[in-house]
Parts: sequence; C-alpha cells; structure tokens
Amino acid sequence: MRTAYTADQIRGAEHELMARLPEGTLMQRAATGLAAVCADLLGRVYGKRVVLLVGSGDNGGDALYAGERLARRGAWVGAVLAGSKTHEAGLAALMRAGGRVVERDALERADLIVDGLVGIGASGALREPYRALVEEANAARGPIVAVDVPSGVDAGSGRVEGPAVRARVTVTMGAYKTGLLVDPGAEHAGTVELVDIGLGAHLPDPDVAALTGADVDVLLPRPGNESDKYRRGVLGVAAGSDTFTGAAVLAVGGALRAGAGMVRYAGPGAPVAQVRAHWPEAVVTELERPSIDDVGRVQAWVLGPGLGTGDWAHEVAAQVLASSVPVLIDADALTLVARDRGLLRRPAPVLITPHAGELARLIRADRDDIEAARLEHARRAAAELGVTVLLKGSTTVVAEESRPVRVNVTGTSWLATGGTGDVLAGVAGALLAQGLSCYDAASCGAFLHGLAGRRAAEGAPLTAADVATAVPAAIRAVTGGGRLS
Ligand SMILES: NC(=O)C1=CN([C@@H]2O[C@H](COP(=O)(O)OP(=O)(O)OC[C@H]3O[C@@H](n4cnc5c(N)ncnc54)[C@H](OP(=O)(O)O)[C@@H]3O)[C@@H](O)[C@H]2O)[C@@H](O)CC1
Ligand SMILES: [K+]
Repeated sequence: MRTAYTADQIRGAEHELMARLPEGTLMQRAATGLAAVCADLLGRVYGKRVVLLVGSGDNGGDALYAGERLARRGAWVGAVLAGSKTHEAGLAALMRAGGRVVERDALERADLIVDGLVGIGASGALREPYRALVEEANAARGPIVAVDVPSGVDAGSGRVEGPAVRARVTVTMGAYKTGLLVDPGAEHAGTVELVDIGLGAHLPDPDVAALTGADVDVLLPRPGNESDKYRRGVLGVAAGSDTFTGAAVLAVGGALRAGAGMVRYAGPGAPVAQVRAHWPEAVVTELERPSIDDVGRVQAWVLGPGLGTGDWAHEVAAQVLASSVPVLIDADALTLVARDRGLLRRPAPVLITPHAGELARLIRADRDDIEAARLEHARRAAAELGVTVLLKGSTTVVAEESRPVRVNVTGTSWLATGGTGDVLAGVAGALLAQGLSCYDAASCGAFLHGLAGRRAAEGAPLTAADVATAVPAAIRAVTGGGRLS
C-alpha cells in the first residue's frame, strides 16, 4: 500500500523527529537523496549545467545543499534566487563548492533544472516572480526535478491554480504527499521518488492510500476447491433498455471476466437478445413488466448502465434497492437516485460509481469544482449520502466514511471512451458478489479496470469491449496466475 499524507500531517511528524536530532540533519538527508536522483538523471555529472530555482524557505534549502553535492562532483551549478530571503547556510555551502548565483536566462541552457521554489509551506496560487520562473522552466529543454512537490501544486490535495511545474521526477521527502497521487497534481509530478529521512515511525494514519498489485493480489477472492458457481458469487445485473442495449452487454461482460460465479441479467426484450447473443454464459430473464421477482437469488446487484430514467427504470431501481444485498449504482440509476434520494435508505451497503457530472447532481455541487477538488467532494458525498463513492475520472478515487480515501494509480487516458464505465460497473459488481466490501470491491475493481485499459490500449485507442477482454490478463498480472487454485 502506498500511503500519503497532508502537509500538516507531515509537519507534525517532522517536528517530533527533528526534536530528537541535531539541527539540519533532516535537510542533509533530503539533499543527499535529491542529489542522487539528479545524478542518475544526468548520467555523467561532471561538466553538466544544473540550474537551481531557489525560493525563500527550506524547499530552497534542500535544492541548495543538493546543488552543493552536484558541484563537488564537477557540475556547473547556478542558483536563481527567487525569494525575499534565501536559506543562508545552504547558499554558503553551494558557494564553497564552486556554485554561483545566476540570472534566470541560465534556464535556457540547463541540462537539469531543480525546482526548489516552494514545497509543503506554500499557500495558494504562486505569486510573482515564481509564476514567470515556472513558465520559463517548463518551456526550457532541460528536465525538471521537483523538490518535495512540484511548485504550484497544492501538496495536500493535488489542486493546481495557475502555473505549476511539470516535473520529470519529483523527489519527495519522508513520505508521499496526497497531492502527488491525485490529479492534476499527480500529472505534474512525473515519476515520484521517495527519500527516507526517518519519518516513518512518527506518521499518523494516512490521508489517502493507493493499492499496489500486491495489495490487490491479497484482497482478490480465490475460488477454493469446494467452490461452485453459487459460492463464487452470483451477480444480478439490472441494466440496458430498448434504447441502450450496449451498456447491458458491456456490464455483463465485465462481470463475467472478473470472476463472478454466475451473472443473472434482467431487462427488456432488446438488450436481452443482445446479452444472450454475446454471453451465452449469463442466465437471462426477460422482464415483461418492471419486476425482478423472477430473477432468482443473487449476492449483489449492478444497477443502472443504460437503464433509462423513466417510470420503468424507477420501478426496477426501487425493487433492486429494496433487496437485502449490496448494490452498485451506476449511470442512469444515479440520475434516478439524485431525483429521489430516499431510494438510498436501505438495509444493505451501497456503492455508487459516478463521474463528476453525475456526482454534481447527487450532492448539488458544481461539476468544475468537483473536477478541481476530487478528494474533497468524494469524501463529502460519502458522508452526506452514507454510501461508498467511486468517483471516476483522471484519478479515480474511492471514499468511505472514516477510511483513508483510496486513489487509483493504474489507468490510462485512453480509457476515457464510451462504455468503459459499464465494464467497470461489471468488474466491481463481480467483486462485490464474491464477498468483497464496497470499499475493497471499488478500489480493486478500479485497479484491475485501469490495468486492463493499459493492456488493451498499449498507447493506442481502445474500445470498452477490449477492456473487458483484457480483465483476465490484468488479474493474472497481479496474482501471478499460478496461485489461483
Ligand atoms: N521540515 C523539515 O523537517 C524538512 C523540510 N524539508 C523541506 O522543507 C520544505 C518546507 O519548507 P518551509 O516550511 O520553509 O516552506 P517552503 O515550502 O519552502 O515555502 C515557504 C515559503 O514560500 C513562500 N510562499 C508560500 N506560498 C507562496 C506562494 N503562493 N507564492 C510564492 N511564494 C510562496 C513564503 O515565503 P515568503 O513569501 O514569506 O518569502 C514561505 O515562507 C519541504 O517541502 C521540504 O522541501 C526537508 O528539508 C526535510 C526536512
Ligand atoms: K518544489
């Protein structure tokens, strides 16, 4: 599990640790780690031109001491002093090692730029002259290594207001910051390298967490020797309409590929014919009227993709939500629930899987505000609605009250195409039916769906059906395949 913290949490831990160590120890550890990453990126250090962007705080101090180390290894190191003051000891150390203070035009010819403008001490959008420096650095040919967080990215949330550094690598000190895992911050951070400065034992419970393949491997249900199709998890899918048939096919496909023991599909004539044609494995019930009585027993439901939002859909939704098993609510069913929030009062768990627009309707917020502060809004929705929230988008996040938000680090922008959400609903629904909690089903589902998307895309466009097809390969990649008994 990769865990991340807010700036305040990091500061608290640093204070505890600093009190036990000689002054300056942490900064020296930080600078050593930073210089090592810069050296790796440069290949040969001797003779290379390194330009440090130095702000007025300790972030600039880290950059100056790393510059000292690179200068001692023969690099030409110039510091652009941007702040109202400068870390004096750090600047003196750089000077002793042969570094110099330079003007900003040195950026143009830099082989490497070190962004030490602001770190966790920043507040609000960058001010001048930092803004202009960031824009010049982003336009320069040399790669940027950001110190702790890319300047312009809010460390605690990933929010970006105005210009922000686009780093090749971010070298972060002591622990990951939340803003490095959540877009748009994550996108600005490039590859994130963690430098251990001894903070571990002093850190509180994390603010957010990101599953790794190994975590998903542990969480995924495995069919045991005594498993039969019923015990492996039966998923009901109430999706599709005579107008939208594809959503039903894709949701059922995602569920079958993600290991549901059985999928029971219920819907009207047109999607029933399509599901039958595509998935002979599914048990299909054609609904003559909006009643799910004849569908048979299920351990969880997926409700909503392509369902429509009329009276028929409302009746089906009300019946599914009146059942006593977990329900994943997606797409059209989210519109129904936004209109009639009373539907959410039910005895069993609910997982909702909105994108920002759908969430905006559910919690009466502005879509752009949600996009800009995804974590905050997902948390708010989980608390207000009393459900688990999987908010889809550039970084998919999963929120549940009193748990760290899980952010998904797999995925690819090629997934932003029609129908992939239906596949995700099927995948996460299958995991719910196999007994995972909403929190684990959502986060493992997002992880596998993202990985399947990457495998299906390999840098080129994909279709939602390709993603469903790639789900078993994604599962194999995290489980190693052989361990499935
Ligand atoms: N603590 C530790 O143990 C360790 C900390 N470490 C390092 O220290 C970093 C934190 O250092 P920090 O606290 O000095 O804050 P920092 O991020 O350098 O910036 C603060 C200054 O920036 C300015 N400023 C703020 N907002 C601004 C804006 N919008 N636009 C423009 N300017 C703005 C403001 O300056 P002023 O405006 O007052 O001149 C403020 O005083 C941390 O990220 C890590 O790199 C490591 O060495 C490991 C050990
Ligand atoms: K920085």
